[in-house]
Amino acid sequence: MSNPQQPVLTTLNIATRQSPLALWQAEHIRDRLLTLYPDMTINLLKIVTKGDKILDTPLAKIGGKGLFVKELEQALYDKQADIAVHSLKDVPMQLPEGLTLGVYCKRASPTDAFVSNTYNSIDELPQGAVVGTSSLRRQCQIKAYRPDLQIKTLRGNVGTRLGKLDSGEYDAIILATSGLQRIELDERIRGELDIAACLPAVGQGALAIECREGDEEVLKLLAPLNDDKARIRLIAERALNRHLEGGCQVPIAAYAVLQTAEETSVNNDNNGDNGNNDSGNVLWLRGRVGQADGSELLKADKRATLVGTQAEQEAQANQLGIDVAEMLLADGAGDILSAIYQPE
Ligand SMILES: NCc1[nH]cc(CCC(=O)O)c1CC(=O)O
Repeated sequence: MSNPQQPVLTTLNIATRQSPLALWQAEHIRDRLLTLYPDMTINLLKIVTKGDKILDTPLAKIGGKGLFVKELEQALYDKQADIAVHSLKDVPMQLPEGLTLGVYCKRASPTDAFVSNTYNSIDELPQGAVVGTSSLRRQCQIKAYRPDLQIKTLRGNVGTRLGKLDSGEYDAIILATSGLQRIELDERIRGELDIAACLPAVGQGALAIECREGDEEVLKLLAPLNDDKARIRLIAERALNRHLEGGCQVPIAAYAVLQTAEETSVNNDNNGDNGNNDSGNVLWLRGRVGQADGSELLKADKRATLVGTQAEQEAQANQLGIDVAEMLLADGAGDILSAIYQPE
């Protein structure tokens, strides 16, 4: 309940991780808010998360969801912070009680980037070359495409990973295009993986802002940063992942685009948002689940024509995510995923 006697918000505290990418993201949101509200005081509360501390273990093995967000969420509960800025990709599908994603920002590039000091693309890699990634999603799709390649674990923040490439431990590494672009390391990108060859992670390339549910003052303040079209696409992808009971460290890929009716007949791979407000009414969602060794890669996709208000279209997007997840489950995704969750 907002109390008319209360002063309007003059200070906002943003919880963020401390990696250069996380700081860029938090500063980006701070700067956008300052453009809208020049008189506001906005502080960054820098927090170290469990995922930042455990650097020697593949994430899928550490277990537990929300490794990169839990401590930030605690700061929201404690009211040390009013909002937390996240890469949506790192945000668990089920939010803890009392917290909400108040904003889905307009999406940057969703693709994965091929980074190497020697080769220009996966196709150029010699037989048996070593590729660095700890993402099971990247691993299963790369192995399905090129079974001869060796996948070697690669953890740490983006700078650490590039350092390991430069020290010669890998022939190439795979990173999110958007992450490299944000911290101005895009000159390291030798090429972007084709979306159809390596379908992105749920939410890849999008920033999201988490805040307390019912914190109307903060929600109102944030509203201009929200992108309705991105929101519809991201809700579909997250619903797919949620229905598969996946987190962000699983071999699940999902990518949704809004198309015009004409585009649906030619099946083209655009950047996902045709930018036209009236006609992008068909939501196309693709999903994949794979075995880490690439021996099996399940694929499913479906389109839905969205109608009605934004809230109604979001509900339809959510249902599309569930439908595509059901298609994957019918093909055996449940067995693949439960094997991943089994401790060794
Ligand atoms: N897993 C860590 C992480 N979380 C978000 C990004 C990149 C930015 C994004 O996807 O929005 C990255 C790095 C990467 O995957 O290369």
